[in-house]
Amino acid sequence: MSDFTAPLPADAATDDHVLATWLATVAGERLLEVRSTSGLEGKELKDAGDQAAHELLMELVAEHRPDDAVLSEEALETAEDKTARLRASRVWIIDPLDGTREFSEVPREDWAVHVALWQDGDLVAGAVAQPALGETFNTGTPLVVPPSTSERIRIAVSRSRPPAFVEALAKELDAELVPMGSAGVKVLSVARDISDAYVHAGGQYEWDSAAPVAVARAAGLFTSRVDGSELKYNQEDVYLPDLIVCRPELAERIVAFVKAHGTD
Ligand SMILES: Nc1ncnc2c1ncn2[C@@H]1O[C@H](COP(=O)(O)O)[C@@H](OP(=O)(O)O)[C@H]1O
Ligand SMILES: [Mg+2]
Repeated sequence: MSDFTAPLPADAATDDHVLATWLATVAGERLLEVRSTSGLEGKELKDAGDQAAHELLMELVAEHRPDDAVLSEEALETAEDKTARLRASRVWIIDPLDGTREFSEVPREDWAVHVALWQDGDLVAGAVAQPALGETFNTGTPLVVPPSTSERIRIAVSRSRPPAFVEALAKELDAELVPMGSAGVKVLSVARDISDAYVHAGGQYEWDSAAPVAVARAAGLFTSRVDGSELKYNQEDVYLPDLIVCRPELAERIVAFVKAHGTD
């Protein structure tokens, strides 16, 4: 494929960070094109975006890493696919369009493309493109998290379905809530000093958090399940309903609050 604005870097052949970054970037370009030229709206625009980014990413991963398995939000996984994925040493975990709702609300910027690589038990590379910003955050060039510029703690939450327990947590920490779309955008908001923590429970899948968590870890942020346990990827059941991503100094208080009060 040669019709991308972002050319394929030569070292993408051997460097998974570089390939992840390029994949997320070109899928983001494709989404911007669908958004601006398809003439579609609402559900049709969401479906067209999901499909276009998914098909492109499946094709490009098959071309550039033909021996690896893929877990994508938009792929229907057969029993055979699952067996192969669980036996594979390398699995690309992909959300072709995260924040689908916000993608369809032009000109919102809070939607993303997630591309992560899991290898032998852990996330080893990842990239989160925020195409409307022209940025792809990645594990190859880790973000340097600046000191917080806010006196009050800021907690990123879903703008369409903020979990009730996060409102209680905010009260406890005297924090403010910062609503936005997309799990990737919320995770990156912590690294970019737009928020200080992203705390979620109640439902999500591995593809919603894999790439953002890889990028957050590379930037030195704390990541875990809400009970403080490890986030595990490439599991048989890919439902991964909760997570915390925060500045390391906030982790203990957030985990302690959830342990004491739960998430219901
Ligand atoms: N309770 C829930 N159950 C399942 N998925 C959820 C969820 N809450 C959030 N998500 C998923 O997490 C992503 C971010 O959601 P939000 O913007 O509300 O925080 C969305 O991904 P998609 O856009 O890829 O579907 C959404 O589907
Ligand atoms: Mg998602």
